[in-house]
Amino acid sequence: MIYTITLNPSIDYIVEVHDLKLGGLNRMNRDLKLPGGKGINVSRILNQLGAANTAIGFLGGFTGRFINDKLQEDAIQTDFVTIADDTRINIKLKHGDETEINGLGPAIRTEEAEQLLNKLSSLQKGDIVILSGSVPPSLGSDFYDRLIHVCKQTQAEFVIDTTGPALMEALVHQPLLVKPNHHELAELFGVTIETREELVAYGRKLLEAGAKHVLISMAGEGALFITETNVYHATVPKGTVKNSVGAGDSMIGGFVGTYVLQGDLLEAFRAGVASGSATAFSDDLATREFIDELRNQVTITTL
Ligand SMILES: Nc1ncnc2c1ncn2[C@@H]1O[C@H](COP(=O)(O)OP(=O)(O)OP(=O)(O)O)[C@@H](O)[C@H]1O
Ligand SMILES: O=P(O)(O)OC[C@@]1(O)O[C@H](CO)[C@@H](O)[C@@H]1O
Repeated sequence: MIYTITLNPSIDYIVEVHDLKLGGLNRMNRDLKLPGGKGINVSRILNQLGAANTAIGFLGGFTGRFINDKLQEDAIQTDFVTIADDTRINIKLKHGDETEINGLGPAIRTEEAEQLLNKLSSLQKGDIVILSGSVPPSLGSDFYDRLIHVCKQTQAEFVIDTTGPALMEALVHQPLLVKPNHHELAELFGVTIETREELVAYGRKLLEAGAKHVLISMAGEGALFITETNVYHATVPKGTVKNSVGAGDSMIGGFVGTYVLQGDLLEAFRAGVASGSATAFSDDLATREFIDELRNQVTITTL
């Protein structure tokens, strides 16, 4: 079974304003409320692909109920801890450009955090746990460490999509997959990366530090996949970008879902890229039909 863990879910409130005036009254041209948070996005893509999964994390208040209802409507299996505080609302402002204003996240009580850790004690060998997104400040910065510890104890594999020190510290525990984008990879090592060769070299450092597989996304400029023995490059499909929110999560969902369903790493890479692009070219996250349509527009070469 695949489990996605979203410690800090959100309602993504997508607001379109054509001619934004800071300091003035603006009227929306369009708005949309979506269940969000990185792990939840991964679950929604896994669900599109028909990969059985359970979305776990913390949900509370009217915002939490909205998210839960939306996931139920899509028949996504959930097992969230109900918290006393309200789940956050993240604003995604489209004004020609995309400006994001993400909430810090709710207060999580100690007993609520313990409930989540207890849920994971039934993990078993063969399970894959996807840890994605920010950690609400009240949980403490070591919470991913605690979750990884449970994964190791139960012999479940884990995928981690985070940045900075939390990602570096996770590597020693041998994540099945990490997926920095090219900017995050450069920041991680405090360097400027100019060439593909440099990207590969820094990607390999993540493998050397413990990651089993490394995906490096470069938005519209392709993606790299690094394994112990090979380095692959994928082209991305061409299209009009409508929304980049969730493209990275879709890539992880497409990769892990296809890996579990087909057991083939290159098909997983192809599906990951197709899923990321299908989301980038959609208002909401990608649909199965669109992902399938884009799969054969992805060309993979061995470097
Ligand atoms: N302009 C684009 N054209 C085609 N595909 C895109 C574009 N932007 C993103 N994608 C697709 O989405 C994948 C992930 O994109 P990106 O590198 O922006 O990840 P990210 O920074 O983690 O995303 P996010 O915006 O969700 O944080 C890419 O590998 C690609 O498949
Ligand atoms: O604040 P975090 O947890 O880092 O990111 C949260 C978020 O921006 O990530 C998703 C897109 O990847 C959105 O659904 C959500 O609003």
